Amino acid sequence: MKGTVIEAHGLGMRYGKRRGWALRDCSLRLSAGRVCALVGPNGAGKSTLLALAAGLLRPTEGTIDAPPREELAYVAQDKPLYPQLTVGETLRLGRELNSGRWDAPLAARIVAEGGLDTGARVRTLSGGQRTRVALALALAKRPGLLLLDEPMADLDPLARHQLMGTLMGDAAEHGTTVVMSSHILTELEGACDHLLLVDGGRVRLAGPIDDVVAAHTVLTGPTADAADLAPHTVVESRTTGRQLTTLVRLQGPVDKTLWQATDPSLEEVLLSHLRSPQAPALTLRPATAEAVDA
Ligand SMILES: Nc1ncnc2c1ncn2[C@@H]1O[C@H](COP(=O)(O)OP(=O)(O)OP(=O)(O)O)[C@@H](O)[C@H]1O
Repeated sequence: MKGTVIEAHGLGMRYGKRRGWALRDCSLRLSAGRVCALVGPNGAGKSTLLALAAGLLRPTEGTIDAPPREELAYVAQDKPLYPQLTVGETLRLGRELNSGRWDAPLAARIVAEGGLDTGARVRTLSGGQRTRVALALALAKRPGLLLLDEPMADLDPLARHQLMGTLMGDAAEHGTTVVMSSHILTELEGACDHLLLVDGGRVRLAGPIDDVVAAHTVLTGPTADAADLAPHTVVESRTTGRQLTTLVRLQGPVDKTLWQATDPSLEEVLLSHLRSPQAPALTLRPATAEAVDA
């Protein structure tokens, strides 16, 4: 896995024989140092994928290779901590469980920046304050891979901005690979360089964010000329009167006399794919940016 931190082939997970697939046919590769946004609607399979990468779940089928437990940190959606411990005791436990790699000044800084009293018991903290303690534990472990399941969901905007800054600065400085799920696209857009869109347990889009967005074009033109789009991969089309607006992956030149082409935003690309579950998936490999429409 040289240079590759997570690699999955045909990964599938079902939580019981009578249940449907939470994740299916999932193949992906994430290179070292990438900061990956994991997006998708509720129930898409994001938490399942993160728990599989963390080694907390065993796949029903396929394989996933990720670093061993001591080299990764996983902050689950519910941020489990020991409620009866104080913040100081929690950090001490972190140091004892991670001897040799624990960054005590970093943990202390993250906690202090939130104005937390180290003598306060975890059970008396607010949801956002617990998140801060959980992130302090995860970062101070100095993991090679950081798996974060909706880490910022219960933080106020200022705390979110400040902790994202700490997180991203620290990850860049240490070359940490990060996979972060979130429903807040604006939060991810500035911070992440890689995208994984999961929907219905399947990977819909994967690759460097800039390349994934650049692979798409918005075309606006006369509805009557829709047949002209046949060679291209149409993700979503909408008609307003006689005008058609469509998000496509171009497979060659377009007739510029008929179609006006503009660049979509990341949000437009994601929303179009979510509204069109039948649209072909796209995986872009970073080295070649070679498109593989599936
Ligand atoms: N412990 C479990 N037992 C049974 N089914 C589960 C379990 N955890 C998840 N599932 C099911 O697996 C599917 C994927 O759930 P998952 O939690 O991975 O989605 P998600 O993308 O993280 O959703 P959200 O954005 O709401 O957190 C859902 O259909 C869910 O009901």
